[in-house]
Amino acid sequence: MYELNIFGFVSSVGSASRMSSLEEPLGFDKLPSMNTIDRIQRFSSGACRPRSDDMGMGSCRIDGMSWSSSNSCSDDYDEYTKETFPWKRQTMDGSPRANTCRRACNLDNNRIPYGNICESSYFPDHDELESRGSQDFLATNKFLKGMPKLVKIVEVGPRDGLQNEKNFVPTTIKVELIRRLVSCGLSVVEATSFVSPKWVPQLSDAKYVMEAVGDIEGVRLPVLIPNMKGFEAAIAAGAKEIGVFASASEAFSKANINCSIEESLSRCRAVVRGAKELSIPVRGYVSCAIACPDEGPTPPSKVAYVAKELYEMGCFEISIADTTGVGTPGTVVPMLEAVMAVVPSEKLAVHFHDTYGQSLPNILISLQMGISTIDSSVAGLGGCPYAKGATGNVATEDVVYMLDGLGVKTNVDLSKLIMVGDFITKQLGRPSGSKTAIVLGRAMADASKM
Ligand SMILES: CC(C)(COP(=O)([O-])OP(=O)([O-])OC[C@H]1O[C@@H](n2cnc3c(N)ncnc32)[C@H](O)[C@@H]1OP(=O)([O-])[O-])[C@@H](O)C(=O)NCCC(=O)NCCSC(=O)C[C@@](C)(O)CC(=O)[O-]
Repeated sequence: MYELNIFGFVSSVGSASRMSSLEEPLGFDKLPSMNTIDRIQRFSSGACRPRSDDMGMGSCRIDGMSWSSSNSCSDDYDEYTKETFPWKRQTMDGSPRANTCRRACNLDNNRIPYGNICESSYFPDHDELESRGSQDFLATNKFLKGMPKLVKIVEVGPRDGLQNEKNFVPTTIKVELIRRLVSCGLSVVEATSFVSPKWVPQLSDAKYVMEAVGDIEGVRLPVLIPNMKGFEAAIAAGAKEIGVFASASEAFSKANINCSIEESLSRCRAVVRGAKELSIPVRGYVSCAIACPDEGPTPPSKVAYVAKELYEMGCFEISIADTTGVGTPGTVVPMLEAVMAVVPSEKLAVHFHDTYGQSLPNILISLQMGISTIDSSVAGLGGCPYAKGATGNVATEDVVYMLDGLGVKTNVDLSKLIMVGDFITKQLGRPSGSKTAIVLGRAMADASKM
């Protein structure tokens, strides 16, 4: 069955009601009876990566039954994994953590807890993944060849995540959120924006936020600005890096910043000139890279044009944003191909909103195309006040979980990140938008009671 979606495009409906048959192979029916170790082992991406002693991709034993993240136990599948994941047959890894996992996976009815499950040792460790040959895996696997080994995550929660919140979030909470995000190992945290307080009242305390985070070292805290007025205010408040934004859609440009695309590009040019004089790095965003709420699909050539303009005026990195979150790999690939023809992939970032749950496949395909910078927001917070119906950004926890599972480095501590998501969602009085945080957060809470 199909109906017109919020952006006027045709989409299928009704699949949610047919979920139960899809849930079964994943074993969600067993979840309430599983203990914490089972759940952590079952749902942490590192634990379910292929292991040398696995019989199939990510096999684990639970309640005397084996299960597989592949949803298949067939011989055909085993043959496939042998060919596709040759390193899974390597010599058994004897590291203490691997042994812990194996024991926890094979305990059957005789389980005991191993230490504090809230320790990050229960989450994938990149050194361990590397020692298992995951880097070789990325380099040689026919589907993953060309994937970056290290991904930079640009956390946009304090800015994009909060800008659409109706109730004012106290400045102290915003500052605490930034501090906690930094403590997770994130190297870039977009802190706030210096825009008109009439347009985005939530971030009207930008000056105070920046003053309060001025002592944080070893991390980049860029701020978003739309014009010279914002630039001057940001510099006065101590900003050391900025972001400018333009849209690939005329209608969205008008709605978001009250000017045409060309006018916005000339405002960006003025800001970049001012920033160069102060040696301030400038990032550029291109909004509505897939579609506009009013205009519908955006031609890839238009996205490429705006990206090229931002790059040529001196932006060190261009973040390509699916503002409405309607993209799928089917639309993202041609759009990125057009952009990559004019801006080198190493200068690009992708910024997906998760309106249709397509962010992770879109990120995966972007990585496969050679992009290694991903924007995301803790707990999947976010949305643009001027893109009605669009939901939050892809959740940082889900991105880190996927990358951990692939053996791609992020240097982000997933367990700490889940706790930060818990902190901010409690402040906002809403559940997390991250599936990873919901599952692992619940397991961590259970474990802390043990
Ligand atoms: C661009 C404007 C200012 C034009 O707004 P305007 O009303 O056309 O501009 P104006 O020059 O007439 O100014 C109106 C008032 O705002 C003041 N003003 C003017 N500029 C500033 C400033 N920088 N900081 C503080 N105040 C400012 C200015 O002084 C004046 O105050 P008044 O005299 O009426 O008291 C406005 O449209 C605006 O602030 N828009 C920002 C909207 C916004 O923040 N949207 C969300 C961010 S973009 C986004 O989310 C997309 C992205 C990046 O995340 C990627 C994606 O997902 O697509």
